[in-house]
Amino acid sequence: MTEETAEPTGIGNSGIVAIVGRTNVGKSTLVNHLLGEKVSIVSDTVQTTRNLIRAILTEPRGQMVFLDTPGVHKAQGEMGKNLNKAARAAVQGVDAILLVLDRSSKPALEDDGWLRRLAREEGPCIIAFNKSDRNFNCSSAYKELWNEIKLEKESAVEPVWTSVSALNGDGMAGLLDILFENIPVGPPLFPDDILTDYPRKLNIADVIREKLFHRLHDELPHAVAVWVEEIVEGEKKWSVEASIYVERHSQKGIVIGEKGRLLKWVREQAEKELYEMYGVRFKLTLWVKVEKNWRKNFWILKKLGYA
Ligand SMILES: Nc1nc2c(ncn2[C@@H]2O[C@H](COP(=O)(O)OP(=O)(O)OP(=O)(O)O)[C@@H](O)[C@H]2O)c(=O)[nH]1
Repeated sequence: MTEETAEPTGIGNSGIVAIVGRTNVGKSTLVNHLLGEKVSIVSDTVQTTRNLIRAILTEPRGQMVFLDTPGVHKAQGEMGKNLNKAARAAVQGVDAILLVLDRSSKPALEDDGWLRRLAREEGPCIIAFNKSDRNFNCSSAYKELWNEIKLEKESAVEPVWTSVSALNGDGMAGLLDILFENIPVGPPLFPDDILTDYPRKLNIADVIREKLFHRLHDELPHAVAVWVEEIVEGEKKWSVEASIYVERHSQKGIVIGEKGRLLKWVREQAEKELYEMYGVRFKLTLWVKVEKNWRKNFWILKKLGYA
């Protein structure tokens, strides 16, 4: 076949979808489920996702680029404000917005804020009630709230509503169909074999941070940041040096744990997961460093990608 007669290939529906919503509603779990792989970190701690993550799903019918945004949360200090700004900015210029709501809990102020934002949108909006596997169902309270906002804002937009469980997969295939129907026809934006353009250093740091979050309780996770200093890619093993920042000496002791047990657990779990992700063995060296008030330090926030 000559170039002139070749059928155009790779044209399907292609577009960018911003996944937004209050913290802890399950946005990252949803992206990971749609992609079938772990792209975004998940935990019970609010604002686990600290950077904007692009996850790319390529199928014969097209390509969807998801922006997994940090959950909008009552701003907590400099970092919280930056995360909220990043989430709100993410919806500009996208092809569709997917608002995730937690069906099992009543509408909160942040949900009200997102519904108001959607009422101003002209493009396609999809609302997914997540956690449909739970018994408690508050979907009618959200719909009532939407109807009030719609009247007040004189909005003409009517979102597509659907229910899913990102945890057990219920309704997820239907959600994907809705999303593909709502993005424009066009060529793929990324090569078809990549899953994320998220930098490797940030991804490795996120895996370490996720393991730490599993073991730290209360407010401490917010005081912890991980930065990968160096990756040496050997043939059989990748050696990674990473710093774990805390704000106080007492927190350093907690992160290290009795006889170094907590840090050892984090290292072993992260090495295991990174092996599964990259198909190569990892040797992690973790340094816990006290950096007073790093959450207010612009340069550190910038280095971590939060500013
Ligand atoms: N029962 C149930 N739990 C879920 C579901 N989806 C997510 N979760 C849980 O909800 C918690 C928060 O999930 P995440 O995916 O981290 O939430 P997020 O919205 O990305 O949170 P942020 O990163 O803080 O914005 C985790 O404990 C998940 O396992 C679901 O469909 N059903």
